[in-house]
Amino acid sequence: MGACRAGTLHGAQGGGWWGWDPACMLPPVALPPHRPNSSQHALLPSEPHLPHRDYTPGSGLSPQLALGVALLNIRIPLLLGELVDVVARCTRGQAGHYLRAVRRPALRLLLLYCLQGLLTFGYIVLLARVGERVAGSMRKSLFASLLRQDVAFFDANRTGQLVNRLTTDIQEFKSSFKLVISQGLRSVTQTVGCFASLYLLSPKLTGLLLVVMPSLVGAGALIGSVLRSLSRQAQEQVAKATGVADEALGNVRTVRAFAMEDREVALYCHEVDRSSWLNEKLGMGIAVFQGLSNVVLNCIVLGTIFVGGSLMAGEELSPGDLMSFMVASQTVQRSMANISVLFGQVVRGLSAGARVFEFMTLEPTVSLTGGDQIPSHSLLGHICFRDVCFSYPTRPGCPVLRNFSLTLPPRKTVAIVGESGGGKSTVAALLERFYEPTQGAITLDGCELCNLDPSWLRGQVIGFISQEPALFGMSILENIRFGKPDASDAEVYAAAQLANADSFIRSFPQGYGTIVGERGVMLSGGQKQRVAIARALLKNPSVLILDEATSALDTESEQLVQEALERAMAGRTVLVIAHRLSTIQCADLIVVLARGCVAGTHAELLRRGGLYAELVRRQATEQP
Ligand SMILES: Nc1ncnc2c1ncn2[C@@H]1O[C@H](COP(=O)(O)OP(=O)(O)OP(=O)(O)O)[C@@H](O)[C@H]1O
Repeated sequence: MGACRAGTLHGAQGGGWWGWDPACMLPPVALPPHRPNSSQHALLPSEPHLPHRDYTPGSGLSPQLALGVALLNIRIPLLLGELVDVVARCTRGQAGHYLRAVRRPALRLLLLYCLQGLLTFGYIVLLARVGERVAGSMRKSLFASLLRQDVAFFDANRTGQLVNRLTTDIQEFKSSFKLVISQGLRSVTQTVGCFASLYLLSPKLTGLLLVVMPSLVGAGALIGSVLRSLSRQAQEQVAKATGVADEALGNVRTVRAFAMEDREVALYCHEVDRSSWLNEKLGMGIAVFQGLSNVVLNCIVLGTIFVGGSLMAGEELSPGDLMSFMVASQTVQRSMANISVLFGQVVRGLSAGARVFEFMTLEPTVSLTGGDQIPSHSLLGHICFRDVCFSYPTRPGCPVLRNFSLTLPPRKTVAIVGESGGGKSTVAALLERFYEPTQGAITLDGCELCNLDPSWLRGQVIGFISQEPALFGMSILENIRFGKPDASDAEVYAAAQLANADSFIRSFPQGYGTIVGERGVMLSGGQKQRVAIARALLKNPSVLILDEATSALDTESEQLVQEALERAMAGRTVLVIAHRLSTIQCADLIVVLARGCVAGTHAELLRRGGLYAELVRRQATEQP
C-alpha cells in the first residue's frame, strides 16, 4: 500500500507512475468494535457450514480484461500516429476532404478509447470482487483455524499479533494479489509490446531511449522505494498512536483510578505529533519527486522531439510516427516503473501470505471434535488423576505437577487448596483438556480423557465457573444461552433462577434483553458471576469446576453467589479451587497441594496440622 500512498497520478491509460492503481485503493479492513447484536448473533452457528462462495461468475475474466487493456495500450499509439499523418496530409492542401479523411481513423481511435475504458472498468470491478472474496475466505479460514488451536498456542502468541494476521497481513496479501493481476500482467505486456512498436517505428530513436530510460526509471524506483519506506513508517506511527488511544480507552477505569488522564493525553499527543512529522516529511518527498519527474518526463519529450525532428527532416520519420513514438515511449516508462514497484509489493505480499498460511494450516494437538468415544450410559462423574506429570508447553523445563494422583468420587465435592502458584488451576485446566498431561492419565468413569470427544466433554459434561467470568457484549439471555444455543427461553429462566440471577435480571428495564456491555462491564461482579453460573448450569453438566468462583466478591455478593453455587453443586461431581477456606469446609474431601498432596476432610486436616492448618490459622487472623 505504500506504493499507493507515494504514487502520483500520471497518464490516463488505466495506470500511472510508481504503481498507483485505482484497483489497489480499497479501504483498509477494520475489525468491528462490538460483537454482532442479537439478531446477527443468531446466525453465527450456521455460518461456518456455509459453502464458501467462490469467485463471482465471470470474476476469473479479470486477467484477460487486464491483458486486453494492455494490448489496446500498445495499439492506440500507432493509431494515433496514423491519425496525425492523415491530419498532416489534409492541412497540406486537402482541407476540403478533411472531415472525410479524418473520420475513419478518428472514429476507430474513439472506439478503442471507449473499449479501453470499458475493459478498465470491467477488470477493476471484477478484480475488486475477486480480491474481496479471496481476502474474505482467507479471513474466515484463518479465524476458524485460530479458534481451533490449543490453549497453549494462545499462551505463546499475543492476541494483537493474531489480530494483525487477520487484518494487516491479509490486506497486504490481497493488495499484492490484485496488483500482480492489474499491473503486473498489463505492465509486462505493455513494455514488451510497446518496445516492439518503438523499434518498428524508429530503431535509432529506440536505441537512444534504451540508453536513457532504464537509468531514469531506476533512479525513480529508488526514490519511490525511499518514499514507500517513509510511508510505511508513517503508517506504523499512526498505528502506534492508535494503539496508545486504544489501550487508554480500553482501560479507562484504571486510568481514572490512577488520575492518569493527562499523562495518557500527553503520550497520545507525542505519538500523533511524530506521525504528523513523518507525514509532512513524506509530503515533502512526494512534492520533490513529482516536481523532478515532471521535469524529467518533459525533457524526454523534448529530447524525442529534438532527435525525432531531425529524423523527420531526413524523411526517416513521419509526424505520425513521431507522435506514436512519443505516446508509446510514455507507456513504456509507466510500465517499467510499475514493474519495479510491483517487485517490492510482491515480496511483501508473499511474506504476508506466508504468515497467514502458517496459521491457517496449523493443526492443533487436541482437536475440537473427534475422539473415539462418547459413553452411551449415563455418566457417574467419577474422575481419577493417575500419576499425572505436567509442565506448560511454553515452559517445558518447569514441572507444575509431579506424579499427581487424585480421585473425585461421583457426585462428591473435592476442594483443592494450597499456596499461590502450586498448580490448583492447572489441575482444572487438565480436566477441561485445555492441555495434555506430559505423563500419567486422567479418566472419567474409567475412560481416558484423551479417548473422549473433546467437544462432548466440554460442551455437555463439564461446567466451568471461574473467578473472573468472561461475558460477551450481548444480551443476558444470549450470554446464558452461549453454551447451549438451542435452549428454550424457559430453560434459560430456570437456569437463572437456580443461579440466583432471575430476580436481578428482571429488575432491569430490558430484563433478559439487557445488553451487558463489553466483557459484561455493565454488571456488578456478583451479577456477572451469577449469569456465568446460569450459563454453566444450562447445559446441566455432570462435572462442575469452580475456580475461586467467589474470591473476588464482597460478603453480600459472595453469600448470594455461594447460595447459587451450593444449589448448582447438588448431585454433581464438583472440583472446587478455593482461596477462602471458609467456603470449602463442608467439602467431602480437601486436597492440599504443595510439593506432593495431602487429602482429608476439614477436621482431619486440622487435626493433622501442616500447611492446611497453617492456612486456616492465617486466614482466621486476617479476618476482621
Ligand atoms: N499458561 C501458562 N503458561 C506457563 N506457565 C503457567 C501458565 N499458567 C500457569 N503457569 C505457571 O504454572 C504454575 C501453577 O499455576 P496455577 O495457576 O495452576 O497455580 P494456582 O495454584 O492456581 O495459583 P493461584 O492460587 O495463585 O491462582 C505457576 O508457576 C504459574 O506461573
